[in-house]
Amino acid sequence: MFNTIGIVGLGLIGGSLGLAIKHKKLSKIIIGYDNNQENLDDALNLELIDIGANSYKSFSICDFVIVSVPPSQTAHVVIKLFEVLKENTIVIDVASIKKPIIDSIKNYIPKTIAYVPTHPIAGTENFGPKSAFRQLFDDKYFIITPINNISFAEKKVEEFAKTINMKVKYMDADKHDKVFAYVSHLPHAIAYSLVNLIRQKKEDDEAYGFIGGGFKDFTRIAKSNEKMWCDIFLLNQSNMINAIDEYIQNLLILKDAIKNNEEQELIQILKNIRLFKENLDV
Ligand SMILES: NC(=O)C1=CN([C@@H]2O[C@H](COP(=O)(O)OP(=O)(O)OC[C@H]3O[C@@H](n4cnc5c(N)ncnc54)[C@H](O)[C@@H]3O)[C@@H](O)[C@H]2O)C=CC1
Ligand SMILES: O=C(O)C(=O)Cc1ccc(O)cc1
Repeated sequence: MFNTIGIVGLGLIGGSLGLAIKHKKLSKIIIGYDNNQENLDDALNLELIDIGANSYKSFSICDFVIVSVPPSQTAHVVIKLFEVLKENTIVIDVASIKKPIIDSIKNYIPKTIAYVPTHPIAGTENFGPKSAFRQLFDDKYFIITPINNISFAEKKVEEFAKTINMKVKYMDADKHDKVFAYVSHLPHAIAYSLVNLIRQKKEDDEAYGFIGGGFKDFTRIAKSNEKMWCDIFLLNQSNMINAIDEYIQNLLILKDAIKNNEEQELIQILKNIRLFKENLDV
């Protein structure tokens, strides 16, 4: 599908893409770069990529480049790549937040290069090259938030995603950021804050360490990379504030029903939620 694929940022997503690309033989060669030398060495040793680069110049031979660095670094890296890439190269980023990154990039896109913003809805709480695995993307959604029309480059990216077993959806970037504030960013904020509450409790009383499966299920994502989540929360600031406010309102409804001993109301609220969750395919 491509002659030379480049990957900048060789952690969970970049590294897993490297493995998936190799498995599907989507490129003759994969060049990788990471500004953390240990991560670059790990990526080479784990064979996530074929060749390690020591500057962006090495990417000038690529026809497809993936930027998989933390969200706050993404626009900077994409713009740097624009300076060295050859004509007709397609660049994608995979950051979890889209609109602010697109806004930082859109005025720098050369006429001869295609930039396609994307978000694979596939991940785990782990990070770094050692956490990469080839099956990460299987049967997961791959969202494309095109800058303008869906043209040749978007179609090529769609084909790429489908080849690594992903289900492609197109979405407006603003809409993406709003929706993901609720379904991904808020759950991470809630998991972090709940674990923090238990941390505070446990400081005074060891009994708060005897924790069951519900807490474990609910808080796995509180082990996620703080740098990445700090970037996402701040870049999606206004949507996050709305989502947190609405969540607090929902929690207060439960609090009031509990406080006022409203047994029937409480059962009805919980039942409605259970029925919705049972029909929700996740
Ligand atoms: N972790 C997840 O579950 C998902 C993450 N994403 C997005 O994928 C991107 C990468 O995330 P992960 O792979 O999870 O992070 P990660 O922390 O596992 O990997 C990021 C890599 O980028 C490198 N890096 C940082 N700044 C760099 C720079 N300026 N130049 C070159 N390399 C640089 C780091 O050294 C690290 O190896 C993020 O934008 C994130 O929003 C998207 C979907 C899921
Ligand atoms: O670990 C999990 O369950 C996740 O939710 C991973 C995840 C993190 C960030 C994304 O943008 C997409 C997926």
